[in-house]
Formats: sequence, structure tokens, C-alpha cells
Amino acid sequence: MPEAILSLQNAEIFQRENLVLSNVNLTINTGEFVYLIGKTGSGKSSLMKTLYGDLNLEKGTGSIVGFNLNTLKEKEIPFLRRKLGIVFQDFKLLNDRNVFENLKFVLKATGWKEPVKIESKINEVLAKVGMETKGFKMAFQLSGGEQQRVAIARALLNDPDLILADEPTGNLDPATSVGVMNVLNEIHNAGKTILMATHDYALILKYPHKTIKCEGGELFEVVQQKSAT
Ligand SMILES: Nc1ncnc2c1ncn2[C@@H]1O[C@H](COP(=O)(O)OP(=O)(O)OP(=O)(O)O)[C@@H](O)[C@H]1O
Repeated sequence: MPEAILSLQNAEIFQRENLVLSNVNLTINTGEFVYLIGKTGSGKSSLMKTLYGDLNLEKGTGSIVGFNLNTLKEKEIPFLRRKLGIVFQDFKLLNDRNVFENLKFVLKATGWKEPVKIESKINEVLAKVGMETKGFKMAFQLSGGEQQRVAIARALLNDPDLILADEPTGNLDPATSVGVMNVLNEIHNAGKTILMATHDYALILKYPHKTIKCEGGELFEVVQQKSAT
């Protein structure tokens, strides 16, 4: 029996008083890789924000990584986010420090204390994204693709149950996007569940996964056409 890691039922997604998506029914099971596609302004980021507690779920029911989105309290949000790995389009690294210090900052903020364990965890996640030799580089010295790899490494630090990636290749050229996508696929193949918002159809064709579309204020599952043999 597949286990739901994320479930929204009859949900409505709002930005302030504006209804962005209605009748949202979405279930993601442990181990799935799911794309969320749709035009600019169709509501992908608003849905993501609702999932990581940046927007309240005001209508319908929702749960994610064991948290009830209907009853989520402000003080629970940091704990929810520790079980989620969040990756943004614009990387959001701290430019005043190097890669290692960027990752150490997150571990310290989430309660890690022992220097040996901190160092070994940072080396482990950097190796997963192919950045093990770049720990000493300042964030601003990295290319966009390298910054996104570090941002993915950062998302893996607390061994999250689910990765939410909002347009992770949106600022990257096509070749670099493929590199970042390879990293996400490897992480998925190693067992992680991933929900990725994108409007990069070339990537979806190259790496087919279950695809949900935001359109006209609702969500639809896109039925994949199997190529004729
Ligand atoms: N902070 C905000 N306050 C009010 N309305 C907002 C806010 N952010 C987004 N919206 C509106 O909500 C709707 C959905 O926007 P959203 O950012 O979720 O779309 P998107 O599909 O992620 O677009 P993009 O691909 O450009 O990121 C749009 O009409 C947008 O104008």
C-alpha cells in the first residue's frame, strides 16, 4: 500500500484575499517524483508556499510529512521545514561566506553541535551534488549551476522526507539545467520524494515523471502519451 507523504483535499489556495487555485486534490506517495507545471501566474509558487507553511491553508484539508496544514501553528513551521528540503529558483545562498559556511550555518541553526559530525555531514551532501571540492569557494564565486547544486546540498542536510523544488532550473541555461536535473534524479533514485515546479518542457520530456498541471485555477494530472513502437 503506497504511503501518502503529501495530501490536499478540496483545498483552496489564496494569495491574500485572491483565490489562486480551487478544488485542489493532490496526493504524493513516498518515493514519487512529481512535476508541477503551468504558465507564469498559474499558481505553482502559491501552492508550494502553502505546502511549506508560508501561506495558510484556509479551505479544504491538507497534510504534509506528518504535519496537519489546517492546524499548523507559527511555532511549528521551523520543524515542518526541517522535514522538507526546499530549493528555490534564485538559490538563496549567503554571499558573504563560503560554501562550507553556508551549510554549517543551517546545521547550527537546526541544533547540530559536534564539529566532526557537522564536517562529515557537509562532505556527504556536497559529494551527493558533485561539489565536494568546492567547499572553500565563496558563494558569489560559483556559477549558477554550482550555486543550485549547493542549494540542493543544503536542502539535503537534515535528511528531509520530501524535497520541494520551485523552478530549480529557472535561472539556468539548458545544459546547466540538465546537470542540475541529473542531480535531482540521482537523489530521487536514492529514495527521496520530490515535487518540482517547472515550466521547462524540454526537461520533462527528457526526464518523464508524473506531471500535474495548474491551469484555469485548478490542478489536473497530465496523461503522458506513450510513444508508438
Ligand atoms: N505576494 C502576493 N500577493 C498577492 N498576490 C500574489 C502574490 N504572489 C503572487 N500573487 C498572485 O497569485 C497568482 C499566482 O502566482 P504564483 O506566483 O503562484 O504563480 P506561478 O505559477 O508560480 O508563476 P511563476 O511561474 O511566474 O512563478 C498570480 O495571479 C499572482 O499575481
